[in-house]
Amino acid sequence: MGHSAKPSPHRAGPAANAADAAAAAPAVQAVQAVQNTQAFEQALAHFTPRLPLAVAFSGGADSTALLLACWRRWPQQVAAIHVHHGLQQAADDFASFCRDFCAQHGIALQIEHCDARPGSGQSPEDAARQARYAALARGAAALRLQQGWPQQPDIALAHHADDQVETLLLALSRGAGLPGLAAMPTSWQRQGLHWHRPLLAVPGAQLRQWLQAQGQGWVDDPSNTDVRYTRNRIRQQLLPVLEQAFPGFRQTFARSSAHAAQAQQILQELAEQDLRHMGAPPAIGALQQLSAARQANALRHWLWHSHATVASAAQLQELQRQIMACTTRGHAIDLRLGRGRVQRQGQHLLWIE
Ligand SMILES: Nc1ncnc2c1ncn2[C@@H]1O[C@H](COP(=O)(O)OP(=O)(O)OP(=O)(O)O)[C@@H](O)[C@H]1O
Repeated sequence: MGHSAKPSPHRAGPAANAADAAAAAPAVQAVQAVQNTQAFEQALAHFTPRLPLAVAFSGGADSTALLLACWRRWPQQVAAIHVHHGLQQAADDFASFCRDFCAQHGIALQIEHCDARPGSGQSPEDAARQARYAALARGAAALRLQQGWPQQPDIALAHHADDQVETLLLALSRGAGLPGLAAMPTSWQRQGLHWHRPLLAVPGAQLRQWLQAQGQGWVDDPSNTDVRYTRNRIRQQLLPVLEQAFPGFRQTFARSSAHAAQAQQILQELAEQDLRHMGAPPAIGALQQLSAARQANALRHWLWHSHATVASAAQLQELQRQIMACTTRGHAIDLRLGRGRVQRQGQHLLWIE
């Protein structure tokens, strides 16, 4: 959640969100409310994290719904972490909403401050995301100490189906490969922490309806409607049109992402196998034995997993051209790539930062 503008509190009650409730007749609304509750509750029923659990709580509708539902399901074993994006004054208002909500329900809350200023060449969104994830990890460690838990809590984020579609469309607009088309994973582990996104199949409007049905308010972030951000343009301008053309697009797009994620998993396993066979750094002769697509897959994997760098499509193509042309002892390879260079050293490739 960007905190650049003054947040607006969303009052509780079924009539609070006029946009979501639209102009539907009361009977239709009642049927929708039942269906919507089912969709959300189904997602929750399938959610089986290790306990204790910490919910990443921004104060927005989605994470308020997730926190409330998780706390009801596992009372005493659920806490919240709020990341205070210290730079904007509005951040205080989000934090105080979170404080009040947690005090009211007796939920332990850890507030972590973070500095989300972008480094050089980094987008503000990226900087905010990275700082937030690092702050959430610190929050989990702090909660463990504070609560005397035997292990760090798992962390749940409230990204939902609309967020997933936006991520997929952004990836398509950048010409991303399978890792991008796979969009956001439902769960992953990093540095001993288990992360979850249990709501990826639940449309955002349904989450808000569930929350309203509970009589629970939340805080709206006005920067979410700022159409200078691509994500907001997708949400406001593109999704309504998609809804008309393909009413089931959230489910079908999510299915495509799941297929892409599965295919990407296989590619990753293949690259690991190939690199085990070739040695590290990879042997040029062994690379030459692979098909062009398999060679590109192995190179991408080597560059990212060993050197945390990504080659552009043009750089990778040039590297592959040089590898295939490397047929004599004296043939040199030297190419700027990602944040460094790739050179030939004897029979192998060499990465230099
Ligand atoms: N400041 C924050 N503190 C803790 N968690 C956050 C914060 N901002 C975002 N998150 C987590 O990341 C998820 C996705 O963030 P995003 O910015 O897309 O949503 P949001 O606009 O904050 O709204 P919401 O809380 O309704 O999801 C949130 O649902 C929440 O779980």
